[in-house]
Amino acid sequence: MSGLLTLSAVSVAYGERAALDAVDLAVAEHETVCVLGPSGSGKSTLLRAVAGLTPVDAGTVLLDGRDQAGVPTHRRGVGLMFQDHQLFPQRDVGGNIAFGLRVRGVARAEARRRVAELLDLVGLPGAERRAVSALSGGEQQRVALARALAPRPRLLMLDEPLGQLDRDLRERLVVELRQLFRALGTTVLAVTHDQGEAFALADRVVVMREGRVAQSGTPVEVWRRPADAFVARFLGFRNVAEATVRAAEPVADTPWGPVPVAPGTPRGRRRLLIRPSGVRLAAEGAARAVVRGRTFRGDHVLLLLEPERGPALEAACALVDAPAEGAKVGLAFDAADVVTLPGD
Ligand SMILES: Nc1ncnc2c1ncn2[C@@H]1O[C@H](COP(=O)(O)OP(=O)(O)OP(=O)(O)O)[C@@H](O)[C@H]1O
Repeated sequence: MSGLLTLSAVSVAYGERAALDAVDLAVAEHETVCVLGPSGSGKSTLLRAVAGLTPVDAGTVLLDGRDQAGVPTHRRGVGLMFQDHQLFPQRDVGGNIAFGLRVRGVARAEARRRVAELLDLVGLPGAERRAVSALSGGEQQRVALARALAPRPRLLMLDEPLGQLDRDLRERLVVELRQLFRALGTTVLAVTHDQGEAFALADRVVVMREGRVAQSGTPVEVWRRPADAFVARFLGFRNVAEATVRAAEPVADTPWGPVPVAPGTPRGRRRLLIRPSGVRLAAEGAARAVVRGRTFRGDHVLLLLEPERGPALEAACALVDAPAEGAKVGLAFDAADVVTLPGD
């Protein structure tokens, strides 16, 4: 795979405020990269900088090895599907998809053929003459996607592509999108604040924090080994606390009491993430807690526990074993589900 997009030390500031702060990022050809992060972390600014919609204050954006400084958006060969990119209400579906083709001087017959092909691809065969006002939210999203794909962009950029849709539809579309991008070999840079969407869509995820890249890796890598407490909390893990790893044995002292860690973990001040699956209910546990809440998650229950000492803990528990709210339980921790994170 060769690098299609390379950002080196890209910075963008709005007044005093850095929206992007020396960001390095590479996207290989045929790769789908999802940028994740809380609101205001710079995700949209990143896309806009790549598209040439926002000027870059420092650093370089290379597409196919060529510096894009001074290259206008319409000459960058990128396709955009933004949250606020509405379809043209006065044009029908075919007219919307053909728009970019006509602007580029593609002949009418060729454009018609291409529109039909794209409608097949996005699962709306024969919808050319339908009015966009008569489409559901999901159908509109598919048309917007077909419109972005029509000029065969070398890089497709999506900003919260499924943001407006309800959860069921999003989950379905995300699977379809992934299959579609695979089949077409499209290179994709997408932005979302929804981690489920990012993890389902991406070959690689990039987590942003305050204009910087906090972590980049495959979904599995990031999920298994969050780089720090910020990423862990952003992924929804609650069981994160200060800890001191002992010198003589693989144990960390935490607000919840001693917790086993992997042998060889360097001693000293750290933070610890205990996955919910690493908090076990045990009759004889050293720590004790009261069950304060239960959330059903399909094949297991997520328990919210109030320990005798330390902050609230989440524990994953098999459906049949789930204790009732108010029950008193003993706790034990599994080193295999404990991740040591850098201290402050
Ligand atoms: N046109 C602008 N003028 C001034 N400040 C801006 C402008 N656009 C963005 N910002 C600021 O830059 C920072 C990054 O914004 P950006 O929109 O890139 O974040 P984001 O991660 O995409 O957020 P969201 O998930 O809410 O869309 C924020 O602090 C934002 O307030």
